[in-house]
Amino acid sequence: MTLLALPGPRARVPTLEVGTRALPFGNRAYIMGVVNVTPDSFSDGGEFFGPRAAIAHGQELARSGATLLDVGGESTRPGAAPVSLHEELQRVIPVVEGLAQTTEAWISVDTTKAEVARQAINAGAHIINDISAMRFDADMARVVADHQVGVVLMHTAGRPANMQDQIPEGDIVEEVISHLSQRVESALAAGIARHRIILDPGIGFGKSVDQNFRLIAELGRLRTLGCPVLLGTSRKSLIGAVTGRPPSQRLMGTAATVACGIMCGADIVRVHDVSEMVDVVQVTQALCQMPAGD
Ligand SMILES: Nc1nc2c(c(=O)[nH]1)N=C(COP(=O)(O)OP(=O)(O)O)CN2
Ligand SMILES: Nc1ccc(C(=O)O)cc1
Repeated sequence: MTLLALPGPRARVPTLEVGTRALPFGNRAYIMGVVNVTPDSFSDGGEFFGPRAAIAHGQELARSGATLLDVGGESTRPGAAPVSLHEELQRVIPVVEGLAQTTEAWISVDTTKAEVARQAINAGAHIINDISAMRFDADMARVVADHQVGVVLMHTAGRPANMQDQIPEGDIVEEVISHLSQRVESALAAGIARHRIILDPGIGFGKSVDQNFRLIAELGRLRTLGCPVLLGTSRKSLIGAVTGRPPSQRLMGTAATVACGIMCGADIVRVHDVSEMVDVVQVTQALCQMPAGD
C-alpha cells in the first residue's frame, strides 16, 4: 500500500509517571473525556450538573475508551465569570472521589485554584489541568510539586472574561512556544519533574480562528519542547467558524481536528464525544502507522 507523505517517527517524550501509574507516549494517542460539572459550559452546561449525573457520565466515558477523565467545575469559555472556591469544591470533589474509586481512568482536574487541586489530589486525582499554566494561583506549583502529580500547562492570553480582547499579534506558534517554555522552566524550578508535565496550545483561548488552525497544523513544533502535547478542540468555535454550525452539531468538525491533530503530533485529545472519537483515533493511528497497543 502506498501511503501519503505522513509524519515520520515522533520525537521521544518521557512517559508520564504518577505513583505506580505510567502513561507511555509516542506509539499511540490517548483520549481524555470531558466531565463538566457546571451549569454553564459552552456545549454541555447543565447536562451533568450534580455528582450523580457527573459520576455516571464519567464512568460511561471510561467504558467507551477514555484513558483519562477531566473533571471541571468552572467554565472557562470566552466571557465566563469566575466561580467561588466554595462552589468549585462542592462541584468537583465528590465527582473526583466517585470516579477515582470506580474507574481505572487517570483523573485530571480542570482548575486554576491551588486549594481545589490539593483537595482533588487527596480525593484521588492524578493530574492537574491548569489553563493558566499555574499563573493564576501562586500556590499551585507547590501543591503539584509536593504531591508529585502530573500537570497540564496550557497557553492562554488573559483570563476567560477578557481573553478574546487580548489576541496576540505576530507568529502565534512562536508566542505559544516561548510562553510555554518559560512555564516549563518555572515548573522545573518549583521542583516539578519534566516527566510530569504535559503542554497544551490552548485552542480557543485568546486566539483568532486562523491562529487556532495554525496551532493545530504546527503542533509538532510544540512537541520539540520535550513534553507530550494535549489538544482540546472539541465542539469549539473554530469549527463553528468554518461550518456555521452550533456546538451541538460540531461532531464531524471535531473528528477532522482530532484526526489532523494526531497526525500533527497530539499525544492526548480532550473530547466530549468519546465513543465516536475512539474510531477516529484508531483509524488515524493506523494511517500514521502507529501500533495499536502500547
Ligand atoms: N488543557 C485544556 N483544558 C481545557 C481546554 C483545553 O483546550 N485544554 N478547553 C476547555 C473548554 O472546553 P469545555 O467543554 O470544558 O468548556 P467550558 O470551558 O465552557 O466548560 C476547558 N479546559
Ligand atoms: N473554554 C473555552 C470554551 C470554548 C471555546 C471555543 O469555543 O472556542 C474556547 C474556550
